[in-house]
Amino acid sequence: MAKVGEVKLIGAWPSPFVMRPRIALNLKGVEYEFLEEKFGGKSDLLLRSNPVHKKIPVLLHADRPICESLVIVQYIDKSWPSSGPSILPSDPYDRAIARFWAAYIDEKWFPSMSGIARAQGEEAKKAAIDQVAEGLSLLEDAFGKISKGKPFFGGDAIGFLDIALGCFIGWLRVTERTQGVKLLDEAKVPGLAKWAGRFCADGAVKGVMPETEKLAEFAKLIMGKFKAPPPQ
Ligand SMILES: N[C@@H](CCC(=O)N[C@@H](CS)C(=O)NCC(=O)O)C(=O)O
Repeated sequence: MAKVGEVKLIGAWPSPFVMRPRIALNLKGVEYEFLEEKFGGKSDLLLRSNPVHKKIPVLLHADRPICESLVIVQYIDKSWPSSGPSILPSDPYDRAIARFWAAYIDEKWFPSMSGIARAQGEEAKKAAIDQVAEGLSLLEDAFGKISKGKPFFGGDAIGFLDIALGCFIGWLRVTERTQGVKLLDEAKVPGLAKWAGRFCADGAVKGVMPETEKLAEFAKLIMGKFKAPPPQ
């Protein structure tokens, strides 16, 4: 088990990527200090710890930095193997499949979701929404195959892929609300819609998944900043 003060996480509450290591640390029962970055700025500690990307999250384990959310989740799984459930599947094939879908989520699906708010005009917005829905259909199919009828991608407990996708549920709900669309639609993606409810209710997630209301307020604030005219 980690010594007091040995594990620190540089992050911010609205960030889906930061939520990933927070959930992993909760699953493993590892206590950590949360070093919250201020919105719109980057601390010296962050710049020193992640000089390549300058992004959150960064895990500091005994002052050694580890960057990139999914790399951090895998590090946590390996560093505390006997505390809590295994996060990555132990079978090499299952592990490869989990990594494949996690890469799909980060490289394809999430960029299309964040593209909805940026799309200019009704046609572009509809195309962006259709792209996200198409991705969710693929993920619905993957959920059926990977979970094999169990509650999570990871089986009976939250695993790697649950964390990779589940961290975006809050922002999905904000997108549904602000754009007036249903994305996690019970009629179209019933498995994922039920999975999302189970994921958010899990003890490792509950305390770190922001309320939709609070996240929507934050979204308004950042959109306002994007729309604001440049300072003279
Ligand atoms: N691929 C990175 C993405 C991290 C990321 O985009 N973090 C955002 C916060 S949600 C950030 O630090 N943005 C600041 C910036 O882009 O300068 C990961 O998985 O950790």
